[in-house]
Amino acid sequence: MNNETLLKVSGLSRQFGGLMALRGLDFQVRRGEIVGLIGPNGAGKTTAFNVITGTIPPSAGEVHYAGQRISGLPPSRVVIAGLARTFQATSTYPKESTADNIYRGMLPRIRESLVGPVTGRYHRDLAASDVPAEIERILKITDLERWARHEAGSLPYGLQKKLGIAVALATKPTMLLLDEPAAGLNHEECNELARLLLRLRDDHGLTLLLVEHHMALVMSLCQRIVVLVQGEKIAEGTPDEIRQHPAVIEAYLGAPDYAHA
Ligand SMILES: Nc1ncnc2c1ncn2[C@@H]1O[C@H](COP(=O)(O)OP(=O)(O)OP(=O)(O)O)[C@@H](O)[C@H]1O
Repeated sequence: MNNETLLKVSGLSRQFGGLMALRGLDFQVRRGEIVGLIGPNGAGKTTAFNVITGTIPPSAGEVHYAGQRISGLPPSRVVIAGLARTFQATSTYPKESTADNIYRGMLPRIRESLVGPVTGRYHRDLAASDVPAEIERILKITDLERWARHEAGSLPYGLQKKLGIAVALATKPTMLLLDEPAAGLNHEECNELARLLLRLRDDHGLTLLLVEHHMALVMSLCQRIVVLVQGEKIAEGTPDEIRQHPAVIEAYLGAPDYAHA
């Protein structure tokens, strides 16, 4: 990890009618960090992801990525800037194979792709002849090689979630936003996920921002944690600082998975 700020979220707010889902959120993620974004249900975590990735516009505030202002850009441009995300629910094409789903994630990178006009907007770093090797590379990173030809919808749930990560990786991001990657996973799948995320950071240089309710995972993986309650940041710090933070303890009082983390 170095000290370069990769993601800078400044005064980010989002209103839905009368509800302030995010209120002036400020935080930064440095290159090479794994940062957790936690908070009780309805705290605004997914809204924060949606605004950062351009799925919905902010009501106020800005997001900068690698020095570039990305707030206001559509999701396709945010991905090109290097920021990819995964979704809470599995979001792959169930009738297509694992490899074809990965290929879809890769499409905007392919030079002289027949899909859409060549506008020069994309970083077309892949020649069509290099696509099979790139799919193999992603399958290998995510340990999905033996599932390459299986229909995505036929994979066990844990592998479908992993495929969601593989599709995001196919865009060649420098940062990955993961929305509840451990939800629905059993103990062994969860350990495997933790190993994958550490490999992504250590061997592939990725920076990770993680929304997750699985506190043991968050506490063991993240260098820093940002805590949201009702749209507002109530604390930020190392796992040890967060565990002992009075406002966090109060917000989570009675939440059994936090108490046992
Ligand atoms: N499109 C929307 N329209 C209206 N209200 C919304 C919309 N999206 C989110 N909200 C509201 O904003 C608040 C924050 O929701 P959000 O999904 O961001 O929370 P969260 O922290 O991700 O919760 P969870 O942990 O349950 O996923 C909630 O009160 C939610 O009902």
